[in-house]
Amino acid sequence: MAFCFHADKESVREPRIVRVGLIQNSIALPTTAPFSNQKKAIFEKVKPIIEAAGASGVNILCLQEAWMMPFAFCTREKGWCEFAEPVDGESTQFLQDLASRYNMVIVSSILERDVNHGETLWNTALVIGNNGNIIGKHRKNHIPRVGDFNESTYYMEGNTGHPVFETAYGKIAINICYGRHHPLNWLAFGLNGAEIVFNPSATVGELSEPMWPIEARNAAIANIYFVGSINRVGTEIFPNPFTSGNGRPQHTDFGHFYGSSHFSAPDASCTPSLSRFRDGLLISDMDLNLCRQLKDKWGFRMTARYELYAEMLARYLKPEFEPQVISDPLLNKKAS
Ligand SMILES: NC(=O)NCCC(=O)O
Repeated sequence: MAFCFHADKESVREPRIVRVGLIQNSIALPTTAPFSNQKKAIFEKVKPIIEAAGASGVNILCLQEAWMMPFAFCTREKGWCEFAEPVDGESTQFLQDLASRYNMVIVSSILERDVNHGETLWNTALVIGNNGNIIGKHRKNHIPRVGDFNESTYYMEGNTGHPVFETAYGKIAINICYGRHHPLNWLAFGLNGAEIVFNPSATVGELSEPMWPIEARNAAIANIYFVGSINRVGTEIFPNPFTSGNGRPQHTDFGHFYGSSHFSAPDASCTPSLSRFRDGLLISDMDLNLCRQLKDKWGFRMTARYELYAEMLARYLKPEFEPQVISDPLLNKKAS
């Protein structure tokens, strides 16, 4: 599927049209297969899709959250940690080759093993430049504690802040999955100057599908950037049953990952979504000039009153904080 977001013609600046791609995919082998075979099979599955993006002239491509493995964090089993890789590991090397071959920036969300810090694990998105170089990384800021998303068993909240990566094609940032429920996380990437924010995700229908089309569009409008939302597809079955702590029977799957990847623009428009069931590549052209045009039109940054919120948050963080509530003095008076 391919689309285009336009901006008005300007008299001083040339249009800044960037072609952006999103890939959603299911895993390739049962989760019972040897881990290295599973990873290799995912590489083989996504390679022709990445090549199709490259052949279509995509400038910036983003893959789904933890694309190189099944989303096994529901299980709480530590064996799945073996999928983790250093930032320059085999998934990165695989993508570096494709990035330089197609002159394409690739955003790769992996389970990271940080060997320099005691083998700690992180949920990390890497930005690979169009020359195949690693530009930098961002670690997931908000770790879910909801449903079967037992990710906090595996890794902690990220320590990389809200970096924006200046690439050959524009300024990009990554708000990893559950971070999309946190408006301040979106805001911080905007304050650092992002023009496109990717939201690589792994989420299931029963939990989040009604929220999915709304949150990214709100973020794009409020923060005046483009958003690329990606969710994996399919149902992943794990070898051992686990429970959700809600009294329901034990089960061996997370539920259905509903795909539905799409783009949202700061002018409130959006593309249709990819399938709920099938792998897909979504491509859109976007004129990044639209961001400044909408900033000029709406003045959101000028009218934001950040100082009010900075002061409110500073007070809220203190243990002695008391909510600012003014009660009706007649509330507790008895009727005479
Ligand atoms: N991967 C992830 O953070 N999922 C959490 C569930 C959600 O945010 O929908």
